[in-house]
Amino acid sequence: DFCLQEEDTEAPGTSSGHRLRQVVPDRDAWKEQCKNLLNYIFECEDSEPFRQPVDPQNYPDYHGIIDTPMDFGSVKKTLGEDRYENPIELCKDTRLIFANAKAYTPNKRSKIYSMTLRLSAFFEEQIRTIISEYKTAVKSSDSHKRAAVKTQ
Ligand SMILES: O=C(Nc1ccc(F)cc1F)N1CCN(C(=O)c2ccco2)CC1
Repeated sequence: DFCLQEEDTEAPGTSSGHRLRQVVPDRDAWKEQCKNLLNYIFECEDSEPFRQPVDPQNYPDYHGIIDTPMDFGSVKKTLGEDRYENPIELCKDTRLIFANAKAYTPNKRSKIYSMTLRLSAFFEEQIRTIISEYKTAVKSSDSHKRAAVKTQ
């Protein structure tokens, strides 16, 4: 239990000598981690067709086939505006990008669709840890809250 994570009122390294630096699970760490992941994805050439919404002028049938368009620019904007409560919500929107490409592609060997396969593999590898650490942080902050209530 992280009962030691109580904010120590004294400055660290006070007269009582060295204070142990506790590693405290940070339930907001996922935001920066996802921002960094999205920035990396934006650097990948594979993300180029998925950085902005599809222009119906170029693909007139797109919005007839795809009910909920999604792109990395929109995900980045939603994150930046603090409109995701947790990384699971961001993961759902990102998976929608890949699902839409799979639904729209005329065949599984299309160039644009094949770009999502590499991107998706990389994204899933990275988001797994972000979500796992987030769930751990939430659990420990909940248990910490329960502990605090008991003492009242
Ligand atoms: O037009 C875009 N993106 C885009 C958006 C804004 C731009 F300025 C430039 C773009 F290239 N597409 C991505 C989604 N898309 C497919 O998933 C797909 C699967 C198979 C064949 O296409 C259709 C094409």
